[in-house]
Formats: sequence, structure tokens, C-alpha cells
Amino acid sequence: MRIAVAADDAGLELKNVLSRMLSDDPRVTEVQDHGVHAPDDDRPYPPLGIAAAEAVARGEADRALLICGTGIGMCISANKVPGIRATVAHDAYSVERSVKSNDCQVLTMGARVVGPELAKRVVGEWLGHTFDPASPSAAKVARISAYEQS
Ligand SMILES: O=C[C@H](O)[C@H](O)COP(=O)(O)O
Repeated sequence: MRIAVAADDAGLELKNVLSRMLSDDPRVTEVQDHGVHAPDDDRPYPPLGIAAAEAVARGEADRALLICGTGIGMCISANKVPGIRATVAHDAYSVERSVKSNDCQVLTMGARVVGPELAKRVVGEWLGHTFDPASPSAAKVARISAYEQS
């Protein structure tokens, strides 16, 4: 699985923790880091999150993991990219349903909301879930795509 990651300055430290974890995970074949890379880089979250989400939309990454202070700004930004379904989540049940019910390709988290150990646990679980296109949820997700394309 190819994962695009991005964070603003508020999320940089957690992004680095999670990127290392992803790089060590045998299920992950590539981590694409869209920045920021330094704490004095004060670029705002929207272009960073949008760049990572666009990589998913173009098929260059399978998923994206985006970090800001709350995860909310990254989520709103990623959801503006056509074809992207992004969610903020900090718990195991929500990340599971975001994939299995909603076919979300983007997970966003807040570095000011969740600690690194819980975030690592939740991201590890996120990697283990896949969407079943034959499930009853698929028709509901298709309604979202149809609206987007109308
Ligand atoms: O959603 C936005 C993020 O939490 C960001 O890291 C902080 O944004 P702010 O500086 O506008 O509060």
C-alpha cells in the first residue's frame, strides 16, 4: 500500500512518528511525504493536504494520512479534491467504519487531540481494513460519487 502523508507545523511531529511507523510496516510499500519537513515551515494546511489528496485521486497513492492540530482543516481540504472521501478519526471503530462503510481513502488526525501511542495503534488498525465493493455499503458510497459527478 502506498501512503501519502502531510502535516502543517502543528502536525509535523506526529506525522514523523506515524511516517516512521508506516515505513516499518510490511503492508506499506511506499510513504510519500508531502511536507512540511521542518518546524519553521509555516505553510498552512490546505495546500499540503490537497497535494496529498490529489496524489490519491491521481492513483499515485492508495491512501493519505494527514495531520494538523485537530485534523479538521486537513479533512475539509482533502474532501474538496474530486473523488476523495476523507474523515477525521481518532478511534478504532471510526477508522474501521470509515473504510468499510464509506470507502474513505484519507484519514486525518489532530496532533492536539490524540497522543502518539494511540495514534499509532489507530493507524495500524486502519491499514488492516479494506472496502468490500460487493457490500451493501457500496451503493450508498456510489450515491455520493453520483452527486459529485452531477
Ligand atoms: O484545522 C486546522 C488545524 O488544526 C491547524 O493545525 C491549526 O489551524 P489554526 O492555526 O487556524 O487554528
